[in-house]
Amino acid sequence: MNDSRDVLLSARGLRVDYFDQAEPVHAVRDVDLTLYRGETLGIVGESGCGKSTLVTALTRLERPPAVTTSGTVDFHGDDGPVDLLRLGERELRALRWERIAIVFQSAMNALNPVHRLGAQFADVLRLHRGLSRSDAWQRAGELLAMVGIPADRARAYPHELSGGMRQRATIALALACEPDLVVMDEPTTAVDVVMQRQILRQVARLKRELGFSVIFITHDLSLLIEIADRIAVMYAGRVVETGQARQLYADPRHPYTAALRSAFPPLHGPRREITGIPGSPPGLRHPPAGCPFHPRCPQRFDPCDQEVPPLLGGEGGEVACHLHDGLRASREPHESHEPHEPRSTHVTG
Ligand SMILES: Nc1ncnc2c1ncn2[C@@H]1O[C@H](COP(=O)(O)OP(=O)(O)OP(=O)(O)O)[C@@H](O)[C@H]1O
Repeated sequence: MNDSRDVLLSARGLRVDYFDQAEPVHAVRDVDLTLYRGETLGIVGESGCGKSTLVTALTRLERPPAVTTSGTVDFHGDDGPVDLLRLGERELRALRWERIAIVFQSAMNALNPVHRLGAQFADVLRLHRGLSRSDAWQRAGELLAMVGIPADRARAYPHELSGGMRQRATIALALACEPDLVVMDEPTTAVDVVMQRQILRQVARLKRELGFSVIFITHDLSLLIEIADRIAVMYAGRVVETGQARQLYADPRHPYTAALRSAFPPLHGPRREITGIPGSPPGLRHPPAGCPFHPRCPQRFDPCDQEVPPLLGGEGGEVACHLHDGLRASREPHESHEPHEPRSTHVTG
C-alpha cells in the first residue's frame, strides 16, 4: 500500500484561470491530486475539461494568458519537498528533463524538423548530463533502441521517420536523463490503434525497468485500463472521482465516470453497447452553479444545482457527487451529523 513516504508529487487547492477577456476562464478548480512513486496516474475527461491546463500548471509550463492563481504543487525530490509554484525559472530548468519530462500530443512539437534526431538527443545529454559529443550520440542510439528504433536512425531527420517512430523517439528523448516523472499528454492520439498498443506496452515495460512515475492524459477511459494504476476523472476543471484503475472502471461511482465508460469501447473483453454522453461540457467562463455535471446528469436531485459536492473519500478512492454525501460522515467524525438515509437517485427534469 502506498503511504506518505512514497509521494512524488502532490497538488493542493490548485486553480488556474485564463485571463484572456474581462471574464476569465476557470480552467482548473480546487484540484487536489497525489502521485505516488513508480505509479501511472491517468487523468481522463472530455475535451475542454482542463486536463492539459492542469498538467502544464503541475509542471510550470503554463503560458499567458494562463495564470495559476492559488495552490501548491510539492515535488518530493531527494532533498525533501519543494513547491514548484515558488521556484524561479533557473531552479525549474534544473528540474526539467532531469526530474520531470514531458511528452506532448504531437511529436512535431518536441522534435526540431531541421536537426537530426541524434543531435537533439545529444543537445539534451550534453547540457544536462555533461556527456561528450561522441558519448552523447552513442547514448542517443541506445535510447532509440530502447523504444525499438534501430540505433542508426539517430542520423535521420524527424520527417524521415513514420509517425509512430517519431512519437516513440519523443518518449526516448523524455527518458534521456532518467527523470522521476514523465508526463504524457495524449501521446498516442496521432498514431493508429496498433501503434498505440505498441507504445503503451513499451511505456509500461520501460516504467517497470527504469522505475519512473507517469501522469498520462487521455479522453479515452478504456485506454487507461491498459496502462494506469490509478485514475483521476476531470470534469469542468475539477477532479470528480479518483480510484484504483480497475476498481474505478468496474464500479464507477460518479455518474460522469459511468457515462465516460459507456462512451468508449473496452480494448479487451466482451463488446458492449456504446452510448455517447448527451450534451457537452459547460463553458468554463461561466460554469453552472452546483455540480458542474448536473445539467447532463441522469441522477441529479435537489442539491445538485446549488452546492458543489466536495471530493470525499480516502486513499482507496474519492468522489465528488451528492449521491455519495454519506462519505462526509466518515471524513469528519468529530462533527455532528444527522444519520444519513441512503439517498434515492431520482431523476428530475
Ligand atoms: N489559451 C487559452 N485561452 C483561453 N482559454 C483557454 C486557452 N486554452 C485553453 N482554454 C480553455 O480552458 C479550458 C480547459 O482547456 P484544456 O485544453 O486544458 O482542456 P483539455 O481537457 O486538455 O482538452 P483537450 O483534450 O481538448 O486538450 C477550456 O474551456 C478551454 O477552452
